[in-house]
Amino acid sequence: MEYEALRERLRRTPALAAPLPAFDPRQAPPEPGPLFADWLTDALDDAVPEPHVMTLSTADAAGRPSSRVLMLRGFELDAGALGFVFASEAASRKGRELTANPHAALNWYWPRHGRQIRATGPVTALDRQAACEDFLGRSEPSRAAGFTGLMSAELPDTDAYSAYQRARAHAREIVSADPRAVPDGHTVYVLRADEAEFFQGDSGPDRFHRRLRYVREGERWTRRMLWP
Ligand SMILES: Cc1cc2nc3c(=O)[nH]c(=O)nc-3n(C[C@H](O)[C@H](O)[C@H](O)COP(=O)(O)O)c2cc1C
Repeated sequence: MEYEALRERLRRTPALAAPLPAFDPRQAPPEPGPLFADWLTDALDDAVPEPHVMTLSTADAAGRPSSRVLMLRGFELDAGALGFVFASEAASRKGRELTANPHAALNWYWPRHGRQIRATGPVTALDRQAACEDFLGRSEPSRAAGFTGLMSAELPDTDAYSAYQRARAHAREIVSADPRAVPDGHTVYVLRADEAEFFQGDSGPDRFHRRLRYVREGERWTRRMLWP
């Protein structure tokens, strides 16, 4: 009972409430890349908060899933392909899961536009040169963060905070002694979509949401609307 007021607030919190853009799937491009680029441009133009933050879902060898948010670092739209680039530590939970099961899903939700995009596909780790370019393009504090501890490993039970501070101080020394230093596990990944879906919410009384799914078959994309 103690949380009833909070549950009530939860039930009353609206979603897809704002005036939302129109989207006619019949006018959508034959491939998903240009539509992703259009929607991302709209999000940046309209100052949708952090549109480059996306949820990455991976699964371990037994199929048990896990999710976390990451930055979209770039995208590939060559020859009809649609690839999403992100960077992380290979020894992290997601890195280990991607080694065991190199298939993943990405998801974006841009509330101001009532838009959701999801993509699934195989994930490839790029070469060391890509990792170095990505890491060395970061600010010094961000590089020091990359050398602090080992992502997803447990901190010691006692004194966790000071262990963290010591590790950060050591990381700062590494980065200032060698500005070209790159952690061994820093890795750039690309998820090359074999499926991409675009959801446009409708805030009108009919809630006439639209879903358009693209599926890649060989070199071609097919697209179909889905019931919302
Ligand atoms: C806004 C935001 C952006 C993030 N961007 C990244 C990122 O680009 N790469 C990354 O490895 N972790 C990023 N993180 C941290 C991850 O969400 C996650 O905590 C970390 O990668 C460990 O995940 P794992 O244990 O599932 O491997 C970000 C977190 C937030 C809140």
